[in-house]
Amino acid sequence: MAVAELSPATSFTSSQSSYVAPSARLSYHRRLSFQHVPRTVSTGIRCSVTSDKIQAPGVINDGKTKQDCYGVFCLTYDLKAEEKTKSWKKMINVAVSGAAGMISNHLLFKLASGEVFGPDQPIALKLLGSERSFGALEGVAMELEDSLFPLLREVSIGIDPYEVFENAEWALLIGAKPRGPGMERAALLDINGQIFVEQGKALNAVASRNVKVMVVGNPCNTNALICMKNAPNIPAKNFHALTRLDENRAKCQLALKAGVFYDKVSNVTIWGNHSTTQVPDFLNAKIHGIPVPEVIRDRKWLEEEFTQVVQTVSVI
Ligand SMILES: NC(=O)C1=CN([C@@H]2O[C@H](COP(=O)(O)OP(=O)(O)OC[C@H]3O[C@@H](n4cnc5c(N)ncnc54)[C@H](O)[C@@H]3O)[C@@H](O)[C@H]2O)C=CC1
Ligand SMILES: O=C([O-])CC(=O)C(=O)O
Repeated sequence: MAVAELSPATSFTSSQSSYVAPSARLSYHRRLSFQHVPRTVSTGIRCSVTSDKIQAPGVINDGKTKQDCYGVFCLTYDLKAEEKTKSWKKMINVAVSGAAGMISNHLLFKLASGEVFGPDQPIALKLLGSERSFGALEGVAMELEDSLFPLLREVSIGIDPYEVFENAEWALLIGAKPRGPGMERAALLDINGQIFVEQGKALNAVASRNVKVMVVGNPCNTNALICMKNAPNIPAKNFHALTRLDENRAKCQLALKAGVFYDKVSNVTIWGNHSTTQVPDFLNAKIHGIPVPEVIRDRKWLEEEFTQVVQTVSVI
């Protein structure tokens, strides 16, 4: 197996590379894809270099051991470099589930670039995948390695939430099955609810006591509640569901109807669940600072079509 764990005394000089040749990477990938990964066994990847490729100890080594890291991220960041960038904050641990999926494919690179937590916030990414997506997850870790983001200090990957969520200060829970054609989000409850029972328990057991949890996997409000109920040691106020999508959709519909750009629409609230039972609030919404019912005089459209479109848009 093309996995090597660096001993604490082993490190690289900055001019040495931990990359395997593309052909070696591909065959490694293939082996991983066909390899059976038992759920109960740790699948954290330690390093992408084979032991015979490890070079002599480099100049930088603070004596720390890093477990379950990926590739170049097995090597310890030189803390002396912080002296040059004193404004950088203390590193935070950010766990992301569904890390090999569509949403993460965009989000992870925003996280690593500093767009989410700020240009002075170093981060460690702890990526949770499913057994099925594990080969793709390794590909994601390779892409992150290739990108050399200055703020990205550690990457680890795995399929066991009890390992991946350890000491997580943020948990962005995206991993779940998405809707198929014609499906409502509620139909995913049976399939996805169980994921959030398990992940809530794992967060409760191993994450930072003040971990902030953002649930994206649908039905996200219900899943956030399930997760929260299974994590009694974490403050309830730390659990959130991502429903900004509905607010944005409501703003777009009001903007289109009024013939204005969406930046002129404000004060939009969505009541209820991220589902067809939600109530997009046009009564308190404003366009150019004026209450929407005074700008859009078509009450029937507001009460019927607008609400229905926001509730069901993208159900195909
Ligand atoms: N709240 C919101 O505004 C939105 C929510 N969603 C929801 O987000 C979820 C993810 O969407 P996509 O990234 O497009 O789907 P995707 O299918 O591309 O990716 C989901 C990934 O999660 C993985 N996964 C499944 N079960 C897992 C588990 N137990 N632990 C860790 N990983 C697991 C899958 O293997 C897959 O790689 C879906 O539930 C979707 O409905 C999507 C868009 C907006
Ligand atoms: O359901 C999904 O996959 C994404 C979502 O939340 C929506 O489109 O409303």
